[in-house]
Amino acid sequence: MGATRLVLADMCKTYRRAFTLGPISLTVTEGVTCLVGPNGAGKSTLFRLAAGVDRPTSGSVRLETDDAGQGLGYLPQEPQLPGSATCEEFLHYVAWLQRIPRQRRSEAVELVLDQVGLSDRRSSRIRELSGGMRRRLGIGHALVHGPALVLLDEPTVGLDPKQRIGLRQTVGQVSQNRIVLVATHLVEDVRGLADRVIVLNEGAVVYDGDVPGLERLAEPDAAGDTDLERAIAGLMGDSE
Ligand SMILES: Nc1ncnc2c1ncn2[C@@H]1O[C@H](COP(=O)(O)OP(=O)(O)OP(=O)(O)O)[C@@H](O)[C@H]1O
Repeated sequence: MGATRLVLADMCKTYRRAFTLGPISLTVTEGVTCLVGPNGAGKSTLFRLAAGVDRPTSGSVRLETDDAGQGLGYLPQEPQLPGSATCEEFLHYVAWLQRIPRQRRSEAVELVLDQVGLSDRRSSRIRELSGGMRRRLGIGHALVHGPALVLLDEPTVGLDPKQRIGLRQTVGQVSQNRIVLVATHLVEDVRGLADRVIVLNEGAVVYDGDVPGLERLAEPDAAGDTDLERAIAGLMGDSE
């Protein structure tokens, strides 16, 4: 897979003058970028724009990739998975939905089962899986067609600490050679996952950089358990 970039150029999205996201100009490259911000900051709006299901009011959003037809993968916050299907059956069905030719479907399913660490659970019914495995299968669902851009909405919510660690490892592995955008409220996800962090507050980008750079913004005597938490809370201003 070649170099992929998501390019936002002077992009604005306004909802009936009540809320404006932007203007934002930035380029997201391969790896994991975490999108952090309080409720209403504009994370879902940015996801919709990145996915192309919504259009900016002004400026542009472009996915540039060398690979034709790679498209998009999306893990919603509450993925609906058919409990009585096995992992393998479900992924085969997704591969069919994604119009992967019949002769390539088994190979695509094998690859994804391996990527999300479910090869040995291929014959398990989905309702028998743990919450963490189900979430990994949800990521698998987003990956079957080999998308250049993957959007994960709160992927670790509701998981126990061990499951969260497993899921972060999976996300890290699948982010090679593609852009993974993760919307999250969880500071631990940012530390464990992010190559890059974009903090949004009231529709504006208030930080864009790496985790150590964000930690350095922490006010030593501010409330919070870690520098990362103090830094993010500090960027939220009075809105929290
Ligand atoms: N279709 C819409 N029409 C009008 N306003 C909208 C629409 N979608 C979102 N908004 C408003 O835009 C703002 C940003 O919403 P958005 O859902 O992007 O925030 P968020 O950061 O994803 O929040 P959360 O963490 O709660 O999901 C909110 O004030 C919301 O009410």
